[in-house]
This record gives sequence, structure tokens and C-alpha cells, in this order.
Amino acid sequence: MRILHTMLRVGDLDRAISFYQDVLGMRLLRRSDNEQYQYTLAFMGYDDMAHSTVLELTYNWGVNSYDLGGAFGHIAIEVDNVYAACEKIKSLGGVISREPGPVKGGTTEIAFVKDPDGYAIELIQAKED
Ligand SMILES: C[C@@H](O)C(=O)SC[C@H](NC(=O)CC[C@H](N)C(=O)O)C(=O)NCC(=O)O
Ligand code: NI
Repeated sequence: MRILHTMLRVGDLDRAISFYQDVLGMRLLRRSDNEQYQYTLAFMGYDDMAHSTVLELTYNWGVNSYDLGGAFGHIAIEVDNVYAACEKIKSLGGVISREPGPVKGGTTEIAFVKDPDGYAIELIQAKED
């Protein structure tokens, strides 16, 4: 077994696709409309779905915002250099919600980014070999 995807409901699909593509460097892997149940899916990721866990962005037609509640935590993405990643994300208009630095009580270098719908994305700096 393996984790296939995490599904996020988004209020504006093109806005979300642009963020994950242009700011976080993912590729749009598949997009599909469901006319009967009036929703569209967009699968985003860094490798094809057969080999990597991806994001499933779900747009319910006409639903432009959600109450994210307090339970959802974050999705984590590994980066080579969290400081450089944050500078690039800021230059592309992304919102850094937690500046890069060691995790509280630890040494792993992390940062947090908010996506356009307000979901938290954690950037974790890869450990040097
Ligand atoms: C492709 C696969 O990964 C899916 O997740 S599709 C499953 C399907 N999704 C939706 O209906 C999304 C729209 C829905 N209104 C929502 O916001 O979740 C699903 O959940 N189907 C339910 C079923 O019983 O088949
Ligand atoms: Ni799904």
C-alpha cells in the first residue's frame, strides 16, 4: 500500500493551480470535470502519480470559500534550502506565515507558507548527507 494523495477543497481552482505550479514548482498532472456531480479535480505533484504522492485539488462548482476549521495541520514539502525557498516564494507573491529557522526545540530548518485558500504548507530543509 502507499499514500496516493491528499485532497484539498479549494475556492478557485485556477488560483490554486497557479500557486502550486508557479510558487511551489509542482506540475498539473491531471484535470477532470465531473458534470453529474458538478466538481473538478486537479492533481498536482512533483512526479507522476504512479511514483509519488500528490495533491488532489477539488473545486465544487460555485463554492468559493470554506471554513477550514482548526483541525487540519499542514502538508510538508522537502526543499534543499528553506531560506532560499522562502525568498523565492516571497518574490513570487507567496505568503510566508512562519519565517525560516530551526524548529522550536530542535535543529531541523523549517518554514510555513499559506496557500491561496489558507492551507498551511510546511517547508522542511533536506538533511545534508
Ligand atoms: C478521484 C478520487 O481521488 C476522488 O477523490 S473522487 C471521489 C469523489 N469526490 C467528490 O465527490 C468531490 C466533490 C465532493 N462534493 C466533495 O467536496 O468531496 C467522492 O468523494 N465521491 C463520493 C462517493 O461516494 O463516490
Ligand atoms: Ni481522492
